[in-house]
Amino acid sequence: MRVMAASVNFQRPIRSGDLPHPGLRRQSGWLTSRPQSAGLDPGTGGNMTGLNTAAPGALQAAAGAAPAAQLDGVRISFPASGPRGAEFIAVEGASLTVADGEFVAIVGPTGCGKSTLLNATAGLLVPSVGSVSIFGAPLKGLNRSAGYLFQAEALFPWKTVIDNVAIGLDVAGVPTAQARERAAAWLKRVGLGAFADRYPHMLSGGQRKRVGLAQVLIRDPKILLMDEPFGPLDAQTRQIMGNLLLDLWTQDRKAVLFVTHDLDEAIALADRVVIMSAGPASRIIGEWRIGLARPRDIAEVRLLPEFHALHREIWGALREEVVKGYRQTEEVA
Ligand SMILES: Nc1ncnc2c1ncn2[C@@H]1O[C@H](COP(=O)(O)OP(=O)(O)OP(=O)(O)O)[C@@H](O)[C@H]1O
Repeated sequence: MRVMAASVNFQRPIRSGDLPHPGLRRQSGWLTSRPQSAGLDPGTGGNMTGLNTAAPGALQAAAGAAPAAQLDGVRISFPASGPRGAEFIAVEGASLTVADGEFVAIVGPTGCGKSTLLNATAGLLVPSVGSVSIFGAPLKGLNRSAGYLFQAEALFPWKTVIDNVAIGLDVAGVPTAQARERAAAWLKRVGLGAFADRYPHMLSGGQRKRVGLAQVLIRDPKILLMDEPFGPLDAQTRQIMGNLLLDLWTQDRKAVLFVTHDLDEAIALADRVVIMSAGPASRIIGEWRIGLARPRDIAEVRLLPEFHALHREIWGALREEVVKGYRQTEEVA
């Protein structure tokens, strides 16, 4: 994997001697207020070089802790569809590490294998070559440490909002009263305290996404796997959901692997952005550390010159792959 060289010093290989990122401190309170100007992290001295403080991966490496997820030289292939068709290699030689508490976004052209990598991390797909480890242990079967949030909703239409959130605890054998109490608390955390007794069809798309988040997070997964979770939402609701996600993440500090085709969203949310080449046999072709100050406001952070510089640089590496990806889709169609 190529770690991109830094022309504006936004990114460089993470070194174990790096200092902690001040933005990684835990925040107190819920739905924390954000600075009016989401500039560089004040703890970095507010200059360009300040962006190079450590990602959690560096801290973890220094401490010798196992990463939350580690993919090493992974190949994922699918069987041929016709009798004479060749096996289709979706992802080849992909290596990726997500440190505990780190927010990593994967961006790439359509059909390049982003979901495939996420599914391998979830244990839903098994690599034919390479390995997947979760907190240092080889992944066998489903990744029980992970919570998975898909683009499609996974709410039961016949259950109330609170029952939808409580269901993961019910299944785990938590007594009903306790499960409902915790579900009510989670609904408050996602700003839906007053909606407990509604049914999913009585909510907006954004509200249903909030329920989905609560449904996953109530089980306290150590790793959050998110596959274009806000894809179907309008731009404003996406921003609100992005901010909610960051607020929740700041509180509980899960490892997050977030798949998106939206580079803006990836930069606004993540500690690190990883990009993939167009498929087939897609590879990870670069990664950027995102040292923008936290807490971040998804809308405001996009106005920063530092954001634009990062965007320009990453897009410069991604553009050609995106064009290739679309061309391939057209050829198949
Ligand atoms: N079950 C399957 N059988 C055969 N091919 C598959 C299967 N699942 C995915 N693929 C192929 O693997 C490649 C990667 O798919 P994947 O869904 O991971 O891409 P993606 O980057 O997430 O796409 P998008 O951004 O469009 O959601 C695609 O070419 C897809 O057609």
